[in-house]
Amino acid sequence: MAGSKFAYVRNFELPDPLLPGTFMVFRLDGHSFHRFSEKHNFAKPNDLRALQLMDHAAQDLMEEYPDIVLAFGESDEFRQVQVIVESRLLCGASLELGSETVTPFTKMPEVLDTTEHWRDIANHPSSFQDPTSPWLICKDRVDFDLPFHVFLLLYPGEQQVRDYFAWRQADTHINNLYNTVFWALVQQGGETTTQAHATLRGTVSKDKHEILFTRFQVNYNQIDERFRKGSVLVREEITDSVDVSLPPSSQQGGHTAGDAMTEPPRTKIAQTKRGVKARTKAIVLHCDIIKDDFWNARPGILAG
Ligand SMILES: Nc1nc2c(ncn2[C@@H]2O[C@H](COP(=O)(O)OP(=O)(O)OP(=O)(O)O)[C@@H](O)[C@H]2O)c(=O)[nH]1
Ligand SMILES: [Mg+2]
Repeated sequence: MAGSKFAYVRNFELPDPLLPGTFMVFRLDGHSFHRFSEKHNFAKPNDLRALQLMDHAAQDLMEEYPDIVLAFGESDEFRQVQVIVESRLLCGASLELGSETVTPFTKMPEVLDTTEHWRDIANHPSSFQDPTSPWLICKDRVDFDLPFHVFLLLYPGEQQVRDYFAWRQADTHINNLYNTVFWALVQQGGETTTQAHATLRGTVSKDKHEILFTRFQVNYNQIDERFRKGSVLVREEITDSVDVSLPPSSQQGGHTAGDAMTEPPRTKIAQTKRGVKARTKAIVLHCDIIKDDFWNARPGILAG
């Protein structure tokens, strides 16, 4: 076979390595999410439960993949950075990695059904009132039918990564401001969607703030930061004063069902030189990542 006249086609199997020392960004974006949100009657412009669900899935993902150092989510998308210290991955392998990464998102119903996150959200009274609620559907394990686009991007330096996330957060702000005014015009102002688009045509940010304030008594700057800034996930170390000289069963055993609610099952545990138990946990923030403060407070976040 090797010497056959067909063997030349193997020359097309070129290696396509991911560059070592680069930042790998996974971009996950719900496919045709507008249909999904219509079908399941999502609150407009922002469905809090949907956003919480995305945060939980991203958190689970960060617990599972320690290489992910930062994630940013808004609407139907999440972007996550992994630092590639050394890479021998070929294109096929990286794509495979991409689909592995998307798994927790595509398996949201199971994620919710099997962890305390489901209970958190299900405890929200409105979860059970609406028979078309996606969370109710999740719980019954009806086909969730929510595919994601997965993109893989490589950035050579920290500045590009910072700019990339700044771009996403600026976009979150622009979209959310537009959507907030748009749905206020429709839901409270009685305009049709066509009229609302026409009202907003040619307006700048200041005009939109003004419409919200004068017509609907809404101060945009007081709207939940989650909606204005998106979700930022970072890893944070939590240190307990548990003595590591205790046998493992004494340290981790004895948890009650109640403990499981407060301690995520996949939290990374490491022993420090100080003899205390150090854990890292992915936490969700709704803060500015465009200005320097976020980065100054976390020096080395992109160092892996
Ligand atoms: N009502 C409501 N809709 C949402 C919410 N989050 C996302 N969406 C919808 O999801 C869409 C996400 O934008 P896109 O990713 O550009 O649209 P898409 O339909 O997923 O299209 P593709 O990504 O190109 O497949 C928004 O335009 C909204 O229609 C939400 O919290 N509430
Ligand atoms: Mg989408």
